[in-house]
Amino acid sequence: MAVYTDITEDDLSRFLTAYDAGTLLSYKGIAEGVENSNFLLHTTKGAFILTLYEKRVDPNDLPFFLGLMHHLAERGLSCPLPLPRSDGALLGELSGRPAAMISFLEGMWLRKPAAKHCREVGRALAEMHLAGEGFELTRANALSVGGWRPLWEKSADRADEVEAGLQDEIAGELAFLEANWPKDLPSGVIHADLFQDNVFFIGDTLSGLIDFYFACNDLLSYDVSICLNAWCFEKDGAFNLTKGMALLEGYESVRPLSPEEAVALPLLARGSALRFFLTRLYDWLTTPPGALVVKKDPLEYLRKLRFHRQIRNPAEYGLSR
Ligand SMILES: Nc1ncnc2c1ncn2[C@@H]1O[C@H](COP(=O)(O)OP(=O)(O)O)[C@@H](O)[C@H]1O
Ligand SMILES: N[C@@H](CCOP(=O)(O)O)C(=O)O
Repeated sequence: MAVYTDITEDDLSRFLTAYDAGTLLSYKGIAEGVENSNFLLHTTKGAFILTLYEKRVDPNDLPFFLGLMHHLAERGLSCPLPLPRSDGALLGELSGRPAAMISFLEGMWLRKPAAKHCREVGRALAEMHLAGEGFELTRANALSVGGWRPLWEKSADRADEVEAGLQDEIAGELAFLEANWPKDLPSGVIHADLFQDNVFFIGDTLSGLIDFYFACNDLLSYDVSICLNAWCFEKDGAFNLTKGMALLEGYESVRPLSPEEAVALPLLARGSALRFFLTRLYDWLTTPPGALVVKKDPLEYLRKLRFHRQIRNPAEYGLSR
């Protein structure tokens, strides 16, 4: 249950008067999600999502996130649309937090995706990358290689509580990635968090992408590596080559990877595994007992990081050439 900030019915009804969203019939906190407080609203005009933005979202970034969703939807991508307030603003305040009303997207996320779903995700990711061209705002990726050391330093002293030897292993990994991180690859607007719970399907048809709150400008192939990690490993930790092949084929059916991007994939996948390991490790060590959030296992991403260390050729991910 990711609800960090609760809301009262009176405050919510007052908040809704600034929108053309009808009057409140019911509302409830949404169990899923990690970063923000999300509520499902039913009003006389339908269903909506209310998001209260929490600690990891900088309010100054919200115009980028909300504007990007509008930009992508205008270019045909199926993603939520922020509702404008009567004064045209997309952002309000509720219970002391920045808050936005978002259109409700039909569909559900897949707990056990198959290769065919990975193919659709690859295609949708590439379509998002192309649709992001021309978006006038920019946002640096606070969680790319330049952000990993400050994040690591918040947890390093306690890392060995999670697994013995972790402090030395991650310090070495971080130094290697900082020294070898690719620079001159194609970049653009990336989602940066396209995990299974952020992609909706209706049956076997992909119905939309949500949760653009890590979106930023970075290497497009880095976003591909995030999806390889999020979609192509089985629960036992094994990499599923069939899923990798499908995801990459789906992506390349819309936007082929350059030879340089293909060669960089193992390094990018190590980096994106480290990124999610670091945020999960921090949350694992600092989320107070009883917090209404599901903590995600950092060791899942440590295992993925170790897997990518021994990859020498992108063909081992199923990339065909
Ligand atoms: N536009 C939407 N339409 C339908 N459900 C949504 C929408 N946005 C969020 N949700 C629901 O809320 C959950 C948490 O949203 P998400 O954006 O992933 O959380 P966070 O803001 O913490 O990143 C999602 O898993 C989904 O169930
Ligand atoms: N996807 C990240 C956590 C962020 O979750 P979100 O629900 O806020 O998008 C992970 O799995 O570590």
